[in-house]
Amino acid sequence: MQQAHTGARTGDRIAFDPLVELLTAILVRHGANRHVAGIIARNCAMCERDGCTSHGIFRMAGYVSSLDCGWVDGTAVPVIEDAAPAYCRVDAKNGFAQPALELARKTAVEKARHTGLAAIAIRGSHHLSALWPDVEPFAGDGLIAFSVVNSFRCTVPHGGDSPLFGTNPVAFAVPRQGEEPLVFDMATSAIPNGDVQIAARAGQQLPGGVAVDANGAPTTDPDAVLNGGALLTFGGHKGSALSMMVELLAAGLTGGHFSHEFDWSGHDGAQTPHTGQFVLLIDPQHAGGRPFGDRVETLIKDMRFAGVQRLPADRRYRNRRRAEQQGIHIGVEERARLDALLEG
Ligand SMILES: NC(=O)C1=CN([C@@H]2O[C@H](COP(=O)(O)OP(=O)(O)OC[C@H]3O[C@@H](n4cnc5c(N)ncnc54)[C@H](OP(=O)(O)O)[C@@H]3O)[C@@H](O)[C@H]2O)C=CC1
Ligand SMILES: O=C(O)C1=NCCCC1
Repeated sequence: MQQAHTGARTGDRIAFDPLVELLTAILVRHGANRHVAGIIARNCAMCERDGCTSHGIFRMAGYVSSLDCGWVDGTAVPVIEDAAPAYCRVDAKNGFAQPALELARKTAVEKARHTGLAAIAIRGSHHLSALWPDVEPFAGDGLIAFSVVNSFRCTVPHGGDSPLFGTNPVAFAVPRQGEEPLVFDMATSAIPNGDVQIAARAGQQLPGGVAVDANGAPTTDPDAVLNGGALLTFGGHKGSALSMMVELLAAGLTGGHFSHEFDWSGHDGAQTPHTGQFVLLIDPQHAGGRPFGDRVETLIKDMRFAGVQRLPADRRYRNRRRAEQQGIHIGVEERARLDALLEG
């Protein structure tokens, strides 16, 4: 049945649109409406296409189990509160963050173009994905975009002895002249929790210096991290300060839960963090002085001159181009997991 649905061979390459269709069908099968399912499926397929495996189809099981146990509402209708000339508040109504952001996108872009700045503050939302899909399109529209989202308690603040913060990513995107936007997107923990799960599944060790076990001792064993251990922030106190900033903006400011505040108990299978997300947009047209676009290109040229070969997002764009030509590779086991989710 799935073969007919996607037109793809098992354990082979699949084109982007049929993959989105397959992922949409899975999410609809597990209670999301078509609108929500389509947004999450597209986001998930984009991650897989760009080689962000920790947040691609690997996450489908988490979306599905969170829907199945009633933890996240796949039919939620987010509400936008047009709060101020440069501010959009969005109540995601216990739904996924991405449909809430989609709802606010047009209003926020208009506000940013009009006032030079706009903030989107989403609360009551669930985000299980990478952040770059949220910011990259704004840069495609000529805006600078910054976003943060907090997650779930699994990272020890620097100087502390127990987990409190999430893995709390920060993403930043700027438009470029005649090129894809310049984007970075990174966890403020030394590695994302997704990488720990993938290492555990593959029977691989973690790098040193990124995690502690349940006793607070350094460990490279992913199972020890997932069973009572925790991650460290990157760069000691510096990553910890950024992670704290993420908690304050994504949850403190929006009205969402801090990573340590919500409780999954009573919802076996829940995997989506119930927190908040903050997005800041800047229209560089309002900046005056030398055109920002020229300054971006100057900096990149000077970085190249200084020997830099790889910019953030280069790897993703390379993967994207390859996937556009050759399709997206899905391994046999991964495909079997998707087929099971479609049937189960
Ligand atoms: N929703 C959530 O709560 C969470 C989501 N995440 C997601 O996990 C994903 C992975 O995070 P993380 O592992 O920290 O990201 P990485 O450390 O892999 O990469 C961070 C950034 O640095 C760039 N980069 C990596 N290596 C180089 C290099 N050698 N030279 C120049 N640039 C480089 C990457 O570009 P490129 O992409 O091209 O490699 C990327 O923009 C992110 O997308 C993040 O949003 C993480 C934590 C929580
Ligand atoms: O990889 C991570 O870390 C996370 N990703 C999705 C949300 C929870 C944390």
